[in-house]
Amino acid sequence: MFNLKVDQFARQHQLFKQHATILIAVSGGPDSMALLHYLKGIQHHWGFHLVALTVDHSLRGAASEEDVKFVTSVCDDLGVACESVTLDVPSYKEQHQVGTQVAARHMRYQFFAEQMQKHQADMLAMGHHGDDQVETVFMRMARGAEPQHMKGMDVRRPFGGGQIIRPFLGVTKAEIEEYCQKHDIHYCVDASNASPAYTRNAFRLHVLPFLKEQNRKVHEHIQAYSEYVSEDEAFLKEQTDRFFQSSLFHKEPEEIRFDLNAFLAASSSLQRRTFHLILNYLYQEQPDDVTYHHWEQFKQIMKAESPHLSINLPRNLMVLRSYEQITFTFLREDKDSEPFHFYLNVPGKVLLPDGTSVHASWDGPSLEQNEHHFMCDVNKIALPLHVRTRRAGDRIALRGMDGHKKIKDLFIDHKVPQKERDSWPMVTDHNGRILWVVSLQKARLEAGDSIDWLHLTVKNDDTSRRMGNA
Ligand SMILES: Nc1ncnc2c1ncn2[C@@H]1O[C@H](COP(=O)(O)OP(=O)(O)OP(=O)(O)O)[C@@H](O)[C@H]1O
Repeated sequence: MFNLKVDQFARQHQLFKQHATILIAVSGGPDSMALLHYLKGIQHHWGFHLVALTVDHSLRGAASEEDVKFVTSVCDDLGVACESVTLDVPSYKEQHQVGTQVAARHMRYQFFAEQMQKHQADMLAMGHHGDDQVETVFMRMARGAEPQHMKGMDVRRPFGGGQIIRPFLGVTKAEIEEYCQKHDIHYCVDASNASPAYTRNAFRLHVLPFLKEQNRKVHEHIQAYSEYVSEDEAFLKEQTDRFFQSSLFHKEPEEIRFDLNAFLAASSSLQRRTFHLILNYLYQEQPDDVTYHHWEQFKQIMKAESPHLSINLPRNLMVLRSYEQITFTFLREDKDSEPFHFYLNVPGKVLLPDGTSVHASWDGPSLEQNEHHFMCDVNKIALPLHVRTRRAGDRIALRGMDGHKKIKDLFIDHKVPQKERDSWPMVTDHNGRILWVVSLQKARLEAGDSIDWLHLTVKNDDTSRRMGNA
């Protein structure tokens, strides 16, 4: 039954070919020992050339050395060549400042790739099974939101000039154990597999039993789901690539611009995928610090009524909307001194190019009367507000003295360096009256008896020159 199932799965996915050289990754655990025996069993029929690969990660002291010896001796008995290696994972981990699992995986796959070259191998067979696949998919679902990251492990994928294949994805752990028992296959037990300290083990111990209780064929369903997601994603990726290559997108190494209406004419699925493609392009890698919250923020600025909005993405990437133009661009030092002009809704906020933000609300901290906070009677001003840099001839009405003061003189009084003056934010009302030169000067406004108070606050999570010096 076991053989039949695996044969059928392999046929369905065209995993094997006549006279292939197949490397088998054997840890000594039940899955890979079963895989070794299974492939040995069909070797003659297919004319395979088999070589086992086994790795001691130097992580479990004498136990992992014993595992390697055990695998080597079983291979000897079966007449299968075996390549073993001892990898210094602890040193690699220290040197590259990565976790144990990441270091072990990286070094193991590097060794596998070298062996693929050395043996001019067609395939590397791995012992992952259907239960591993269920754990993988649920772990990925818990971790992120993008469908393309939620598929499970590939049944086959390119690797080291050949392919990685996983013939056991159609069977369960229990079926493998039964197979081992029936054929008297011995194996090593790795105690760390039972520790719930590892995320995967926690899913294995808590999530898997529940799912199996609901449906004992869950592994088949998840395997099919994973393959369907792969197919759908391949199709959508092709569409997205084509859209992204179109003349709509003006691409420079550190900047992408496009017309908002043309972008909105595409389906939302295409829009979301293109958003990620833009980020891959600009970051030059798949970013792992961008989440679906960023996409939601981007959607908001696309749909907002205000034509001037911006959002900050990780690593100094900024998205600016100015009327119908969207620009993704990195903030650079010299960009700090460029002029800007944003609308500020109440409640609402604008993110400024230097990373500070101006927040507007109806119920601010009225007691907090400091230079980072501004409060005024809303009946005395015209909404919406604007946040912008200075313009020639700008003046502000001052408290305690008649008349107005030139913004230029204000900067001189406060010893604001020349290079910061063109990027200093000020808040005006819709009639152009300057209300607040942020953190420097508040306007004198007529007293009112309103109960509608508008609060403005400037904030920065990082240390800002503007908040620090003012
Ligand atoms: N030390 C190792 N040496 C060779 N191959 C390994 C090693 N560790 C893992 N592999 C390969 O990766 C697959 C999945 O590894 P995983 O850690 O999930 O399983 P395992 O605990 O090593 O036990 P098993 O051999 O039963 O799969 C194994 O089936 C095997 O093909």
